[in-house]
Amino acid sequence: MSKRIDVSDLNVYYGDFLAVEGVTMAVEARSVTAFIGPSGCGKSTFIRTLNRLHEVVPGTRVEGKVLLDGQDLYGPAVDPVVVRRQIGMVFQRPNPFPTMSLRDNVLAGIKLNNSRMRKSEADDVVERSLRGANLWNEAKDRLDTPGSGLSGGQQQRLCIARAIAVEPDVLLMDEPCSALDPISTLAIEDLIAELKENYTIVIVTHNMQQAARVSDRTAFFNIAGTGQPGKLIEMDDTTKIFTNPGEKATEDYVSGRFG
Ligand SMILES: Nc1ncnc2c1ncn2[C@@H]1O[C@H](COP(=O)(O)OP(=O)(O)OP(=O)(O)O)[C@@H](O)[C@H]1O
Repeated sequence: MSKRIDVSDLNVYYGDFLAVEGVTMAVEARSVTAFIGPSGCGKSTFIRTLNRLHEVVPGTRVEGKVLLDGQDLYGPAVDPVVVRRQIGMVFQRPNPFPTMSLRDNVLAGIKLNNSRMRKSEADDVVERSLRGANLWNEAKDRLDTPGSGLSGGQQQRLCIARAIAVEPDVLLMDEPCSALDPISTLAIEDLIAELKENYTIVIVTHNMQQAARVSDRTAFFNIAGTGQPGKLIEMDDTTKIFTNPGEKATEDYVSGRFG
């Protein structure tokens, strides 16, 4: 079940340092939204606030609101672990559990969530998730071999399979292709296009072509200087951002004049 995200006036702090200031945006369900912007503008920090993953760093806090289909993710009764189940994340470096089998990697999130399931049910989840991540054909004959035995691109697809196994509403991807070769990158991009039918996807990327290829909407973040907070400069349809952005800073960035 794909859901929308509405962020209003979000500030993110590391201790006293205001890293991201005043972000308001809507992320539509069943769409791909790309976050772009120069290094240090707060893309990773901000994307982590969408599933409260920033909270694993002590001293972080947010002001403002993040709603998932209207539900306040920062409400007093909300368990961040449940939020992370609803909103999954894939990271820059593929991070499968290296000694765990492919099968157990896919099931890891489900086991963490304490769901008990029959073997046949687990087999179904493994197959559905690996098919969903376009890894089934390569993985089906080696489900009991360790995750570390896969190539980098396969490991990243395994991580995507692990993320979708718990049937999240949203999938966050923080530079998911930056450690991958061009062929594996294209495989992940194709996969993102397929996953969009069922999930809301947010992807941080430094690769302009990738943002243009995979996303429906693009959000450009910028930073005025070291020690300043990152800000959302503009968000619009990807074609508009890349052909006729509203702000000069966006145009300079997407045309490679800085950043
Ligand atoms: N754990 C942390 N503690 C303190 N400050 C941090 C921490 N992580 C990031 N920051 C700071 O927050 C700001 C935003 O960093 P962030 O990594 O979110 O930017 P980014 O746009 O994702 O950069 P990049 O494109 O280089 O990955 C930077 O000034 C960074 O130094």
